[in-house]
Amino acid sequence: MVTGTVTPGPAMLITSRCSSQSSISTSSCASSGTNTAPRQTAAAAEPIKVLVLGAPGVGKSDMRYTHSVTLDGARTGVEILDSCRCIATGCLFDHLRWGDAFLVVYSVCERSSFQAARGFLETLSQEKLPGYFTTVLLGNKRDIEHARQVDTEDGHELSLAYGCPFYEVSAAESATGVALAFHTLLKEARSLQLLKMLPIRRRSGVNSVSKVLGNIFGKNGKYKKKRPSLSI
Ligand SMILES: Nc1nc2c(ncn2[C@@H]2O[C@H](COP(=O)(O)OP(=O)(O)OP(=O)(O)O)[C@@H](O)[C@H]2O)c(=O)[nH]1
Repeated sequence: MVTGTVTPGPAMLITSRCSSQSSISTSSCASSGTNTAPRQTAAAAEPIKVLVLGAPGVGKSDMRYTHSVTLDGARTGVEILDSCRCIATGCLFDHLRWGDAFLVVYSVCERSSFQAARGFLETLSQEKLPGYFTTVLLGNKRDIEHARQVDTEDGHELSLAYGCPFYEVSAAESATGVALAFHTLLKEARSLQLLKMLPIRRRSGVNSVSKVLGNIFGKNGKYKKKRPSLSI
């Protein structure tokens, strides 16, 4: 079972990285920034690299997280990068290559941000497939119901079209929804990370999905499918 905790940070911890340099800073895109993010201690796995994507003003920077989570009882580093204004500065494609988990955010009060989210999902599938990556779609500002321009159903349909989980939240009202969405993203990213680490080695005797399942659930040898016989 996967257990995890995601702790909203007390301060702005979404990082910005405006070029493909290796240093991660807590600075904004405009400044050069020093590397003030907590260094990853000797963790077993690579940190999960999360890119937060969304049109300006959707509330991305209200989503703050510490840079470490516990998944499966193990501490896992997380690097979070706000796409910020990097679409304009041209770093977006570097960032897409950098990330392995993507939080695509729109505002339910702004139709154009929803279209932008659709664009990000499309770009992601063009840039990242057939590689491993994971995405969660997040509709923010659900607290401003009277100004809603995007139905919940629209968000749901979009998520189905791109095969990703979908949440509607209010980052301003409560951190819980955002934390839940983030946790979903990290769990999936961690599973993909483990999958990628598996050695690709063909072992004789285990050569089909059903055989592997049979081994796991102990059916091999106990259940023999009888083929219908036409002989009389
Ligand atoms: N009502 C409401 N306002 C929110 C919510 N989340 C963020 N905001 C507000 O929306 C405005 C924009 O939020 P930001 O976090 O600056 O948005 P951003 O996506 O980081 O914008 P850029 O930095 O321009 O990319 C701020 O005034 C936030 O306080 C929310 O859930 N509900």
